Amino acid sequence: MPTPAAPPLLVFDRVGLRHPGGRQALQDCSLQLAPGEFLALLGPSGCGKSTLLRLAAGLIAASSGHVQSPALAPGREGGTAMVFQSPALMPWASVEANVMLPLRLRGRPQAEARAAARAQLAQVGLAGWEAARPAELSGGMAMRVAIARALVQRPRLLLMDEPFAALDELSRQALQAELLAGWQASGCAVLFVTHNVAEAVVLSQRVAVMGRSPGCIVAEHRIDPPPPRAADFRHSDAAAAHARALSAALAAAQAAPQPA
Ligand SMILES: Nc1ncnc2c1ncn2[C@@H]1O[C@H](COP(=O)(O)OP(=O)(O)OP(=O)(O)O)[C@@H](O)[C@H]1O
Repeated sequence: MPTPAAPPLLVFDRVGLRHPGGRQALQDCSLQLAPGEFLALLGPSGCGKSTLLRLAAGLIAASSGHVQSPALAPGREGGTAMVFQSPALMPWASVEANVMLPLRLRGRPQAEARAAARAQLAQVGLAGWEAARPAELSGGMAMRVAIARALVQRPRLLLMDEPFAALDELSRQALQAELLAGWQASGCAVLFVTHNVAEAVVLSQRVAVMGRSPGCIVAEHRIDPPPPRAADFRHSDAAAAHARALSAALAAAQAAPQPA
């Protein structure tokens, strides 16, 4: 007998969002994220990607429709962690103290939090940098610390808002590979916002394309083969074909008539 599919981790059901005193940012936005899935959210500037992420995090409430994440309810093991475009580290604290922070805020004992932070820093290639201050780090290293601070929480859902947008291409590619390794080791679901078609192809299992405005999901695209993929997948014919299909979907979303 086939195994029934696991219930989704996160559901957007015809979600609308009007910012207070502002315009309608999202309308009839429907999307589901499965446990452990890596989903990229791709769309033109201003289409509402960050707004959708803030709704997923529970930082703002929908004006219409529903955002549901029963498995992430307070009190359940493993919640939501978020990584922004800026690493947002505490400049006065060591790398280790930055990564320990979410565990200490939850009351985990100092020694336990330190051990978890050290293990997570080693996983992102920063063993030996525990005592450094953020000002001593490159942009890529600072982002690794931010990712370690998110993954150390053992989240079931990791929300990422263009985390690699400010990095040079080589650093970006290295961080992408490390994120994929961290995702596969942790088993968390990732909702990853990006403008970058190639990044969406390399990282994700599925891409949701957003149109504007107001923003909504206009296309969904599965990226085959499923992970883990060969190290040179980004240069493969399959990746190029996915990138062409996504670029066409983005262009169609941009060209769609805008409501008055
Ligand atoms: N707090 C706010 N108050 C009023 N309007 C807002 C607020 N935040 C976002 N908006 C508006 O909502 C729309 C969607 O913004 P959002 O930042 O979600 O888009 P985005 O797709 O993430 O953009 P970008 O790719 O440029 O970061 C935009 O028109 C923006 O100006």
